[in-house]
Amino acid sequence: MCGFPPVHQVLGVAGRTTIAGGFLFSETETSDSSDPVSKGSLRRTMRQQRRTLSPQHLQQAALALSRQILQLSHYKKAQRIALYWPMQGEINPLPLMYHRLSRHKQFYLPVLSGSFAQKLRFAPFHGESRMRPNGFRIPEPQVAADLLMTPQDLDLLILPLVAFDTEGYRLGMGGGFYDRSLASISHRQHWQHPRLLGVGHAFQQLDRVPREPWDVPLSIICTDLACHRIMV
Ligand SMILES: Nc1nc2c(c(=O)[nH]1)N(C=O)[C@@H](CNc1ccc(C(=O)N[C@@H](CCC(=O)O)C(=O)O)cc1)CN2
Ligand SMILES: Nc1ncnc2c1ncn2[C@@H]1O[C@H](COP(=O)(O)OP(=O)(O)OP(=O)(O)O)[C@@H](O)[C@H]1O
Repeated sequence: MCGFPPVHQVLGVAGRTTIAGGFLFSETETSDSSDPVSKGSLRRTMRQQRRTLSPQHLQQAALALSRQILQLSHYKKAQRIALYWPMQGEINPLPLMYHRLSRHKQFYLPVLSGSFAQKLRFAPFHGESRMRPNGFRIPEPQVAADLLMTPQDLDLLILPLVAFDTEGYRLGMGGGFYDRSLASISHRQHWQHPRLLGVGHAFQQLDRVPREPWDVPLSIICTDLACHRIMV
């Protein structure tokens, strides 16, 4: 496993939750749709808040998130599902892999190494995968190039959120990786593959996230408290 904590440690066990979130933002930070300074400061504030969550809170939130997602028909139907390796207080989606409903599903993690034009590819991932750090020091599976999937190959793509709103707009880490990777399929009508499920802590919900022309809206958002289907 190349010095990374084993998956069961990343997963952790249920603990007592001590923080519920609830964070205030000024009008200018939430309503300005194009000012990059505003978007940047919003991202910093939300990331900072996320980093303060205790390990116990993160464990509890991870299990609560799994319970929400396991009820979704899109999850039950999906065979090929992309997760992500959580970092810096991101809500942890990995416990999903160990539920009995997931027994016949194939999971993937995003990889930057070996991807093209700053677009994500997705590598098969299981508890025994050999891992290596990417340029952001996020562990990714080390697999042959011919095993890498594009987003279109997947049924469900679970994305980490820095912030989100109930219309399906999201703020990510700011690399544009997910938006670039989805750009070529976002214009399609009757878009079925992959479904986009954004996940985050409940406190990451804002009234309105700044929007950009390239943003690809999510179809569902789940937090530790609830799932929201986005109406289009
Ligand atoms: N867990 C996880 N994996 C993911 C993403 C993510 O948001 N979360 N990504 C979603 O796109 C992609 C990676 N995108 C990323 C973009 C920026 C940074 C980041 O930490 N930037 C630091 C600078 C780090 C450095 O240069 O060393 C920063 O902005 O402070 C990390 C990942 C693919 N994998
Ligand atoms: N479809 C695209 N084509 C070209 N560049 C893009 C595209 N989507 C995003 N980008 C670039 O990525 C940069 C970051 O985009 P944005 O601020 O929306 O990131 P983000 O959605 O928070 O990050 P991520 O998608 O990695 O979670 C933008 O400045 C833009 O230049």
